[in-house]
Amino acid sequence: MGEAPAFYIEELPEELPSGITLKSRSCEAAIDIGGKTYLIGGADDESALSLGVRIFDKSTSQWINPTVLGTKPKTCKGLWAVSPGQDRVLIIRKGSQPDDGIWFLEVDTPYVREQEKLHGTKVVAWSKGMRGNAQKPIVISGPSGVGKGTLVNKLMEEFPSFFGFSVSHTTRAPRVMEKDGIHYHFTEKSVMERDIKDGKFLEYASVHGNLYGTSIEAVELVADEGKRCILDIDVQGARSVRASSIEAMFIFICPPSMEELERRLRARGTETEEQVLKRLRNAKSELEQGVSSGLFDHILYNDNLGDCYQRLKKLLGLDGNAGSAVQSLPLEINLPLKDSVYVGKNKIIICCGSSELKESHSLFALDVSSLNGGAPGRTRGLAIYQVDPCCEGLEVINKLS
Ligand SMILES: Nc1ncnc2c1ncn2[C@@H]1O[C@H](COP(=O)(O)OP(=O)(O)OP(=O)(O)O)[C@@H](O)[C@H]1O
Ligand SMILES: Nc1nc2c(ncn2[C@@H]2O[C@H](COP(=O)(O)O)[C@@H](O)[C@H]2O)c(=O)[nH]1
Repeated sequence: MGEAPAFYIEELPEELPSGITLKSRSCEAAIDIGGKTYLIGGADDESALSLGVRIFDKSTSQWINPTVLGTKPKTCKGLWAVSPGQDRVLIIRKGSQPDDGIWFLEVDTPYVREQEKLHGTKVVAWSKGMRGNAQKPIVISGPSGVGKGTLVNKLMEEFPSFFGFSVSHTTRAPRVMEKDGIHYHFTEKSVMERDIKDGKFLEYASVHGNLYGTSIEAVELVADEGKRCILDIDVQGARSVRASSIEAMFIFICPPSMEELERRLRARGTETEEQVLKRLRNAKSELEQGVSSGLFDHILYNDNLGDCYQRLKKLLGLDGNAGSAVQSLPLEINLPLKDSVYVGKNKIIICCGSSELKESHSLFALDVSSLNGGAPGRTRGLAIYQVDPCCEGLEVINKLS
């Protein structure tokens, strides 16, 4: 068996391959990819709360301060960096919470290249590594007052551990019983417009005179909990989600008649007369688009609420006993200071406790063969498992080397 390569990136080397000298800090990692050295963790600003990124271009001997996109990981006591490919760096944060330990810095993915064209600068983008895959979100649309919220609430009440609601942003004023962060993120127009420009929204639309939008984070947060995400959005928003890279199930809710829609909207008593009339006017074109555009996978008539709810459950495969909780297993890696990392094609083996494989106390394998998603959301599909250092671990290393 050949010696597997070990990467000790805890301490910066005094001299990088390019000949430049760097100040060594225990919370920095340096890694070479495609003629560039990425220095991660060493923010120029000492008070920075998140990990910084600087790049040394070896061909020009120039430092680059890249545009950094995505949610940045918080600073930590130390970090490890390995490169499972030429397009991204995998970072393991020392001493982090179990669900916050593994991050990816994309340096040359299609998303990064597209953003470089938009920004006209070198771009890198963070995403958090998550175990397993997200379930297909459910997009529910329909005219105002048709009963979308009522149906979604019933579903969430009956299956609280199975579904999670994507909390939208809106510039409209809260209704009496509505709470910020639960029903909506109530937002200033200027703030929302800036966030849209910064690419934080999966979709957005002007609906009945206000701005509404689904942030990428809102959908990712639900998936992080191991739940299936439900989006209650208008038809324009549904169209945008359909055009995105996200695969979802699209359901349109229809009223039994325009008269009944008006009765429900008025009976709800949440809108002024002027707003009711505006919503009813918009309902006509929404119904036309919803029923005839082929945008939706399923159309449900909400005549009798109980019957419609049963049909919705059937569509979602919930008419049996499917509503059990989805367990998201805790990740229990907390690396001690002097670990070693063995990098194979699709697996990264991390020995905790000792750099000597045979003496190590705990051995983890990260399987990166099925990664999906990525910046500016999450990188999903990461598999993490503990292996027995005496037998299975050695077998894995054998295959790698
Ligand atoms: N099948 C039904 N029969 C009678 N009333 C209903 C039915 N479904 C919902 N309602 C009532 O209609 C009103 C509007 O429902 P709901 O607020 O769920 O609509 P919505 O589609 O979410 O509207 P919006 O898009 O404006 O948020 C509520 O008062 C609700 O109780
Ligand atoms: N495109 C989006 N539409 C959204 C979003 N959140 C809600 N909505 C839709 O707006 C109307 C009005 O909602 P209301 O709470 O003011 O009655 C309704 O049709 C919702 O489905 C969103 O994030 N994006």
